[in-house]
Amino acid sequence: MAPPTFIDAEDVKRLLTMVELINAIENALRHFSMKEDGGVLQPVRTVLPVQKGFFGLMPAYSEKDDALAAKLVGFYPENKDVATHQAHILLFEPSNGVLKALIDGEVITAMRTAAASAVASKYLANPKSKVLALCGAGTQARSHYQALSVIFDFEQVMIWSRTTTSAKKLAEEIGPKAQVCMTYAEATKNADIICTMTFASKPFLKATYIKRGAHINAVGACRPDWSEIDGALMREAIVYVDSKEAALKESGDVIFSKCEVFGEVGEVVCGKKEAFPEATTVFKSLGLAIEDVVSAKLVYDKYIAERA
Ligand SMILES: NC(=O)C1=CN([C@@H]2O[C@H](COP(=O)(O)OP(=O)(O)OC[C@H]3O[C@@H](n4cnc5c(N)ncnc54)[C@H](O)[C@@H]3O)[C@@H](O)[C@H]2O)C=CC1
Ligand SMILES: O=C(O)C1=NCCCC1
Repeated sequence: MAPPTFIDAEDVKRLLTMVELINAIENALRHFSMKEDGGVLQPVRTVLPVQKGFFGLMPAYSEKDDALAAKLVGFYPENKDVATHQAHILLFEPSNGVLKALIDGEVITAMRTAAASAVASKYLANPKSKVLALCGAGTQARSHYQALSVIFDFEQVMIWSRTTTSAKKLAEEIGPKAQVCMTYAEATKNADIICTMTFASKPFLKATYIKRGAHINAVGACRPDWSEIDGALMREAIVYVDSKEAALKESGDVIFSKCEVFGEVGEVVCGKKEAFPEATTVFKSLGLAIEDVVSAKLVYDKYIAERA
């Protein structure tokens, strides 16, 4: 039997394009929210608190994609010399359980999370959105700028980060439309789309800091005792999630605020739930294993095709 293929971060970067990934993630979110008809099997992930970080086990199967995989992801907010997220994806042959590949998961985690926010924003934000606010200037901020720029034609990108140096670095990469902000309120006040992508454990984004009708992709705060978004804002906005079951177990933003969860983004994609582009909306993202499964399958199929 052939040994499993190893696909590293450089190959993932080379093989995966944001345009095709956004399409794949839109389908994955739709299949996930179709329940039995979607052919997705995915438990809420198991997360172990380990020393200064967390270790997540994320398996899923997609019948429609004929894909079975598990991501193992460590997230260590205090990491300095190595990335805060360490991720690996094991891709299996669904018919017999044989391990086909071990694939770098860091790049996939960065890209598929941003692709999910791009899908949510495509349905929930004002299609003429011109001002993007990035709160946080790390890996997710970079990939979110890239993914959202596939859908929207931004004129201004406002960046706030706890460390101004990282905001300045990102602004230089983005170019003249980027502006470094000293406070999060300055970054968010005129934004059409706001992405919160920090390791904050206490809420910082309040209703008074945003304009009516803004869409928020709330990407950080993936622990039940962490929040990025103020409770009043969560209750005022129309809140969508990737998985209702996961949000009620894992999201401090949802749990603390006791907000109503209006629906899953996948339910909007398949027409079961309405979108309100004029209203203030929040997409509370936690990250789904099925997003990793379809991304890993895309990468693997291309890698094998190159060598055929
Ligand atoms: N929803 C999802 O699917 C996923 C969510 N995430 C989450 O997104 C967030 C960002 O991830 P990455 O960009 O990969 O991390 P990163 O380590 O590259 O960047 C983190 C950013 O948060 C800032 N930060 C750190 N502690 C902070 C605090 N206490 N208050 C305010 N800002 C703080 C840092 O200065 C930096 O700008 C994390 O919370 C991460 O766990 C990450 C992957 C997937
Ligand atoms: O979905 C993921 O992958 C992650 N979600 C929350 C933070 C760690 C990684």
